[in-house]
Amino acid sequence: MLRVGAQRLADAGVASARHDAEALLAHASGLSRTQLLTLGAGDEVPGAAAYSALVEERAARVPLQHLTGRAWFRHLELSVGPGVFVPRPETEIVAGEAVDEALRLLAAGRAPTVVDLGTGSGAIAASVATEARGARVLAVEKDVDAHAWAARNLEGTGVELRLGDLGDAFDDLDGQVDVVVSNPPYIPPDAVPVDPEVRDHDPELALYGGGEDGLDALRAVERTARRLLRPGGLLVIEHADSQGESAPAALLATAAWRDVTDLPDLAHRPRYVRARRVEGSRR
Ligand SMILES: C[S@@+](CC[C@H](N)C(=O)[O-])C[C@H]1O[C@@H](n2cnc3c(N)ncnc32)[C@H](O)[C@@H]1O
Repeated sequence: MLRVGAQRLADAGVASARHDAEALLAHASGLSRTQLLTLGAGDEVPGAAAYSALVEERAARVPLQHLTGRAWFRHLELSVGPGVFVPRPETEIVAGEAVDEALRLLAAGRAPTVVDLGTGSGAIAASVATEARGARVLAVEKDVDAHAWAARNLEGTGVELRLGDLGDAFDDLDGQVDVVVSNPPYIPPDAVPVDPEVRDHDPELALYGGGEDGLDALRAVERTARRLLRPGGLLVIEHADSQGESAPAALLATAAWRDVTDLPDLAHRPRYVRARRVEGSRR
């Protein structure tokens, strides 16, 4: 059963065919993946018909996470589905920067304020709130559908979620924020993703950053962070692996930032820029 499903997915061009077949069978049967692997040849598996239907949907390149309704991010299991960006492993390291800074400030005796701009499923905000307890965490999302997913995932975390545009968000917090973190849309207009899972299922507002270089959203994040952060406050922004020079350059175009550093993901590709707010500069 697993072998047939995995072959069907491999034939449809799914790179992680065996993994996805196991995840779908676990989802359809209600059994754990360990239980599935220890089943004998003659053992009956519950949910066989549902599994076949899910394999067909996955073969049509519906994202695995939309079929199971779940995505894992750092220590969290999040609810996801149509209308929200599926959180990616490379963003875990970006969230980790915000968590580490919040923990550092907590250890120094301050309760930090952390803001997540364009929160999507709420992955980054939920990570900071659950891993750095005592921090005040706020998040904003413009898309109504994504906001609803975030509301679901952030329930009980204490995160203050708002519906709105990251460009003018949190004007009640100007100069009072310790960390601004964001994984904004950043794909340039001429770089339409090849994978149908991304191209056809992630919301457009989550993908395309605007401007010829795809960095308009990042520049909006930079302007908001400039307004929100206290002197010395930390800014962390994810970008595409092709933007390892242009993303830091967008920060260096103003006098507002020091210690501008571009950093790689676990696959050693340029992935995010980190900087600290300079004292006094409004530009
Ligand atoms: C690449 S997704 C990242 C979502 C989530 N932070 C994550 O890392 O999984 C970008 C998110 O920013 C939201 N977004 C795009 N433009 C926005 C804007 N102007 N104001 C607020 N949110 C915006 C999108 O709807 C989407 O949820």
